[in-house]
Amino acid sequence: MKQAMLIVNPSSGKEKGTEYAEHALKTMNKMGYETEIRETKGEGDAMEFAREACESKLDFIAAMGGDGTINEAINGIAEQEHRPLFGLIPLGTVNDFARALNIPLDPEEAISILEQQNTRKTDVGKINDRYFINIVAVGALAEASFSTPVEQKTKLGPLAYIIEGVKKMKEKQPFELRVQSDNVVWEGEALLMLVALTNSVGGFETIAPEAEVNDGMLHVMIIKDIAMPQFLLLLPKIITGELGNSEHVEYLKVPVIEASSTYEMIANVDGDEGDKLPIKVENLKRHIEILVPKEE
Ligand SMILES: Nc1ncnc2c1ncn2[C@@H]1O[C@H](COP(=O)(O)OP(=O)(O)OP(=O)(O)O)[C@@H](O)[C@H]1O
Repeated sequence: MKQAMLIVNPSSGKEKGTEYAEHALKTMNKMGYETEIRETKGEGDAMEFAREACESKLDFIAAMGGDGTINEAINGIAEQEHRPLFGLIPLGTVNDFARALNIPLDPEEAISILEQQNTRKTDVGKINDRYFINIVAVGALAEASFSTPVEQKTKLGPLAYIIEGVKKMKEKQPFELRVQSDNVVWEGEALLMLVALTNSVGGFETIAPEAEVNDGMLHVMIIKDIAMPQFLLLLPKIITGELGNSEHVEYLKVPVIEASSTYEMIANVDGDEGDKLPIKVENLKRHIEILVPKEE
């Protein structure tokens, strides 16, 4: 019999993880997997469980939780030689990765997608020695989301990050930035750098509309140091998908970048605090096979 692990963060989303987990477990059994269920208790558990599942050469890993849990599971899988088929059931507030893969945000519907057994090889990002699935952001707007209160995130969802960020950006904080990729170098004062792997960032599916989950590319957008009114005028372009076309934005589509600054900048990696600059960011093309909905 095929072997699987179901990783569940019981605290994710609206705390209904355990209820949905029973449904997922039944579905996975129906799909022919003998399934072990593992509940996380805190940080690092989802990564550890996923790593164990790879080492035991299981056939399938499903993770149920918010982007934090999914990200941890991917981190556990990405560096392994044996990388099982992966499935995700979103329970978070933003669920960027599920959005990018067209996985329904309703957990029951996401569980039924697993049953379609339709797979897609998907890119995984690497920043220094950890992995990410969505975005690396550098700048005051990006650092602001570290301090977004959890209650606010739960109430407002994706909007919370933007609101917190814009509040902070009233005190404009440009930084000196150097970005290099092969023979391209960009150097200057920037307000924000976004390195997107997929098209869904902070709940908006239009930041990098061109980005595909399997294109092997980083979509790098550097917002230059501009006056606050100009910056505010850029925000609607996030919604309309035109951010990359603005004269105030440098848009690079490359597989690898190295970024450094003379300022002390901390990268925001999939919404959480990551490494300080300098960073090397790369796209590992079609690195993990994931269950996704059938295209209509
Ligand atoms: N049993 C648990 N109780 C409390 N916290 C937990 C538990 N298991 C894991 N965690 C913590 O949950 C965090 C990940 O949460 P996750 O992002 O999956 O959900 P969320 O916060 O509801 O979603 P989102 O990030 O979309 O808002 C990790 O930091 C981890 O430490």
